[in-house]
Amino acid sequence: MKYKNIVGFEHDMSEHLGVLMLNLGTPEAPTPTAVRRYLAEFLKDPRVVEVPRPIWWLILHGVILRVRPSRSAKAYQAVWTDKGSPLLDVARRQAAGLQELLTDRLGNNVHVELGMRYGKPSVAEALGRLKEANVRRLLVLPLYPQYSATTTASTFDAVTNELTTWRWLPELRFVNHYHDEPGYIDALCDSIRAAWAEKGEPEQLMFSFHGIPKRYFMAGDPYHCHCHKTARLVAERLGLDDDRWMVSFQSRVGRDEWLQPYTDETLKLWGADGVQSVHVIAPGFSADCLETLEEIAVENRGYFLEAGGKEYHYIPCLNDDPAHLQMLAGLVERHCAGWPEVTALSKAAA
Ligand SMILES: C=CC1=C(C)c2cc3[nH]c(cc4nc(cc5[nH]c(cc1n2)c(C)c5CCC(=O)O)C(CCC(=O)O)=C4C)c(C)c3C=C
Ligand SMILES: [Fe+2]
Ligand SMILES: [Fe+2]
Repeated sequence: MKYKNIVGFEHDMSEHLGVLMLNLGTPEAPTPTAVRRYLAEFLKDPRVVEVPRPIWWLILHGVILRVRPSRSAKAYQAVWTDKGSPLLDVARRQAAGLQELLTDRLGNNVHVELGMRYGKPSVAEALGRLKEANVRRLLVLPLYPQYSATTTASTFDAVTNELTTWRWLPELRFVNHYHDEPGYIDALCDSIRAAWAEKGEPEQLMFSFHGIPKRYFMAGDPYHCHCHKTARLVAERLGLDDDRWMVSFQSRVGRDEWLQPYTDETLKLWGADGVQSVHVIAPGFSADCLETLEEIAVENRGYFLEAGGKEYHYIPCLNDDPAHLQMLAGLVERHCAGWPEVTALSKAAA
């Protein structure tokens, strides 16, 4: 429907609810050049690296962007498929699946878009498409279950930065975290039970989360607490004794101390201490990516087995698992409570 104002300007009046699904992003190709471009954008983000700029700029351009791209490109080559980067492939399927579920539940005026914090499709592109769809209400949905300033807040920065160029702002809501959401905990438990039905129960279950520098935690980032709560809720629901599971942190970069214990060192210790079988799950990643498919499923498996461990199994991320998408759809509905697209439906259902 079009509406013409007093000076003859036509507005499209068919309003939409927009859901902007966001994740970290990934290089466009597994080549040193593409990885360098990606890392440059990523590592210049002041939410990610809190080092005073002139010093950091020298380290980044003088050392890191000369050394890391070719090393990381090799790792990316190991996980790349004919559909490209696993993270982007999964994210597209998640967005399509969520769109389908929300259309079923809320009708045709809900519009899901996918944006990546670094790389493509960019946050600006995704917001541009939502603007074209005449989105008047916007839910920002970063797919980070545990809040961290390095991820969640950085994503929010990117969204609000782009919105500074909009004349007519949408109403705005923002999913801050969902680390203790019952549907998320249930979906994780189901994925663990499925692994155990197939492989048998391991001696140890490791919950490996991406790390952050310890000083960010000491400065008040709640990420560490969110990770521990997720793991505790899952362990409780599975009825696991405290000596059968552990939280650890992976993927550290640089020489600073990061959150401990470290995943790689713990697996080496366990292997040497006679732990026979380990399952590793990475609940902080909503989609499989370099850090799970290469670092956990390949590199860390090697450490455990070389140290003397016998059985090692990586339990995949929730990806586009129906239970995961149902949980996300529920999260969207709850965060959009009171908005007309959701209210009309609740009234119809009542
Ligand atoms: C240097 C600081 C980094 C912080 C802090 C950090 C936090 C953080 N990252 C994720 C999720 C992902 N990180 C991924 C890759 C990745 N992370 C860093 C650095 C930091 N991350 C780098 C340099 C890289 C690139 C790969 C490499 O060169 O090692 C990914 C995978 C991306 C992919 O393309 O598959 C994810 C996902 C979280 C959740 C987090 C803090 C909570
Ligand atoms: Fe990271
Ligand atoms: Fe890594």
